Amino acid sequence: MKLKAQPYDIEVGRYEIIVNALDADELGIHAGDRVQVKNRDTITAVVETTDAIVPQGRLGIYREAWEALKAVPDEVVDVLPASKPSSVSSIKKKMDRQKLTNEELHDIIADIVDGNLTEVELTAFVTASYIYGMDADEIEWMTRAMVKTGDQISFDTHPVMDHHSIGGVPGNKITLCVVPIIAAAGLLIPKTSSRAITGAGGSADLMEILAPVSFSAEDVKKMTTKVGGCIVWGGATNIAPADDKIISVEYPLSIDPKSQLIASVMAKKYAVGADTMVLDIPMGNESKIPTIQEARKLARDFIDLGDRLKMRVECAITYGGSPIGRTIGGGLEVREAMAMLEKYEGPTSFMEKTIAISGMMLEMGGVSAKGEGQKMAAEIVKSGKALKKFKEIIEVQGGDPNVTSEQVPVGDKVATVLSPQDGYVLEIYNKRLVAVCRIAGAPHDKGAGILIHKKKGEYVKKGDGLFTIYADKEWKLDAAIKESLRDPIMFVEGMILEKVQVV
Ligand SMILES: O=P(O)(O)OC[C@H]1O[C@H](OP(=O)(O)O)[C@H](O)[C@@H]1O
Ligand SMILES: Nc1ccnc(=O)[nH]1
Repeated sequence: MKLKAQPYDIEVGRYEIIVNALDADELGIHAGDRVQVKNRDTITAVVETTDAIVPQGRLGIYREAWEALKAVPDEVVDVLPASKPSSVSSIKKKMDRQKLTNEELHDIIADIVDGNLTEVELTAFVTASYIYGMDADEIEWMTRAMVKTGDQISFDTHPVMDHHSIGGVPGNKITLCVVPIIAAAGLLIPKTSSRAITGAGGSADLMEILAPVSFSAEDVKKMTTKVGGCIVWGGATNIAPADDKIISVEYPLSIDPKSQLIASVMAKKYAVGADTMVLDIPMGNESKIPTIQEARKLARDFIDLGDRLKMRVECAITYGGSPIGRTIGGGLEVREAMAMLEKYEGPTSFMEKTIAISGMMLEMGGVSAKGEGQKMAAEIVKSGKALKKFKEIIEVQGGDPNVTSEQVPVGDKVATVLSPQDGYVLEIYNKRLVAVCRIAGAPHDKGAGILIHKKKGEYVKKGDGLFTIYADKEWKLDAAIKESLRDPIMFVEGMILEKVQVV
């Protein structure tokens, strides 16, 4: 069918066109189908249909497709129905609970990277993986495909260290301290992080408050060679580029299927040439891994995949039942992390975890004797070497190395929620805490988050502050307060959670 081209200068992340419903009927196509669009070039594009926006006889063409066709307004193009990519059948195969082959997984990942799948198809893949899982072969193939479809770097010096958390525990800002500790010990650590997935701020979101985090793979290599380490956003590097696209559909659903989680982490590590890593598995109620049995199983899965990729992996199963430290979200977390490097002080949960994981890495990296790693890590912080290294990392990434923890901005709209009675804090609900932070603006608004005044087991008096919500915008603060009152974040002994009464 011949239609007149009309540009829609909107970026949609894939080749996409919009066609009037009457023309779509005649072509026998529906929204989500594919068509071939031909002028001097030919592309395959995803179809959107409309009753009104595009009149009959015309073809709306979004930015990416417009640029690929080098089209001019009103030129006549040929539109023909086309079949869906074969990876859509492979996704259906996973929905039918079947094992995928190496080639099928490679094609799915390549189509994700090239923008050949619609959001519905990508979501179906992630959801099917969430429900039915993948075996060790599938996870290895998917990891390798994620590596192959992006850039890779390697270093001349070894070991190349890495650390990663599977996430799922609020306030887990330890990366900001672990990386400088390891680099200050003379080891290489090219750290790529993702942004928040199920939480209120991923390490990439936090580091971005201090310095840019979007770099090419080559930049990651240069910066690491120069100062020993960096903390960058994996999504910008073209390192495992499928990862961020997969995360884009996981984030709204707040899910992180185990197969994708393992591949997401390991592909990023493998692609930067890391050969020695410690994986943090926060375990506990309301975290990604609720039981010790599941945590051990996941640890084995990571170690096995490490073996297949010839990487040395050790796992730390950590307590994820309550937030790490007292801050959740953006600037608040950065302040807590920097204060630890500046003064070697902070909440025990945060200090101990940072030092323990750093200690494991120093021992694995061969710069500390067995059993001495933690002492060495603490020494590196106390002596100011970790802070100095962190400033070098901030500087090499283009941030201001002179910034201090107190200068890091936090939201100026604040509200403190008070305890309704005397008693001990018996529970902090991680998911509600994250939900309130997100409503307050995190991770987008860097000043948004929560400062916890009383943690699990601490005694409060009626009227004492339980936690303070920070926001950059008044209306977001109001919404966050409402949410925190509707569905309490903390449970103080003797509190009534809900009254169910006959009226
Ligand atoms: O949002 P949730 O799912 O909690 O976790 C995601 C976070 O966990 C990992 O942390 P790190 O980079 O190892 O510090 C990721 O990179 C990301 O920053
Ligand atoms: N799915 C993921 C969880 C944690 N970190 C990641 O990079 N990816």
